[in-house]
Amino acid sequence: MPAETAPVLEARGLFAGYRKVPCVRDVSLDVRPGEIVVVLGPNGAGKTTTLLTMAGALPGLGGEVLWRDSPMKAALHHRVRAGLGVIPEERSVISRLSVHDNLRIGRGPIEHALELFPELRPLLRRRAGLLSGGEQRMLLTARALAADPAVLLADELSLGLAPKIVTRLMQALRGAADRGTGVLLVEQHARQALAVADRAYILQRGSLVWSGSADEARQNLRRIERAYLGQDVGA
Ligand SMILES: Nc1ncnc2c1ncn2[C@@H]1O[C@H](COP(=O)(O)OP(=O)(O)OP(=O)(O)O)[C@@H](O)[C@H]1O
Repeated sequence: MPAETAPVLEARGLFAGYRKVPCVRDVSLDVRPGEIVVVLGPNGAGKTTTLLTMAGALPGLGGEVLWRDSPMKAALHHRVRAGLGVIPEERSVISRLSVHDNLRIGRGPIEHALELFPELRPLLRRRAGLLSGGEQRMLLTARALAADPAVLLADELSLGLAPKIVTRLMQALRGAADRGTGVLLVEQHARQALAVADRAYILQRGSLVWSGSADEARQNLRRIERAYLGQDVGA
């Protein structure tokens, strides 16, 4: 992991929330090219709010978001053009369009998307709304990664999916990071995200309570799950 490179996206003392009430307080975190950073935390910790604010989809309430060291003020679509990819938590395929047409509205070449996820090739003519949850997540991930984004923000990519598909998606993120994308991944379930991540942050009730290398997090996973994630995984 190229730890010496400068962050491509950074939150500095960020306050974020809804209707001027912060539910994320004083959060500082950064993503560098070529690394996967995972933000963990229990339900309601503020992970999605942090991600949406860093994406520019929600206005910040204090602190700043920096894009390559400059305050990021442009609208979300300008940020996307500048190299920001976002996979939001809710399913955002266009159900009535085919897989092919969903890929076509992305910013990257369809062929590149299909090289990343050959599983989608036989599904190209199917309406996206008929895909399984896992296939829809593959479609969204393929579409986002085909554009070779400088930064990819992904929210709960693994939500409700079988472990095999989660592993497949995580490997695709790892591949993108190895090609230079900085990946910020929000996850409630730590294990599979940490398997591919370089660094981790833990949010609890809107504040950062832990940060470190993914190695360190993997080595202390049970303690972290019990202490911070509200998951008693047994002895
Ligand atoms: N649109 C909204 N309007 C008002 N409050 C919201 C809104 N979305 C989320 N919240 C509140 O903000 C807080 C943080 O929510 P957020 O979705 O960021 O947490 P999270 O860590 O992503 O949780 P989860 O894993 O359940 O998605 C919660 O108290 C939540 O109820």
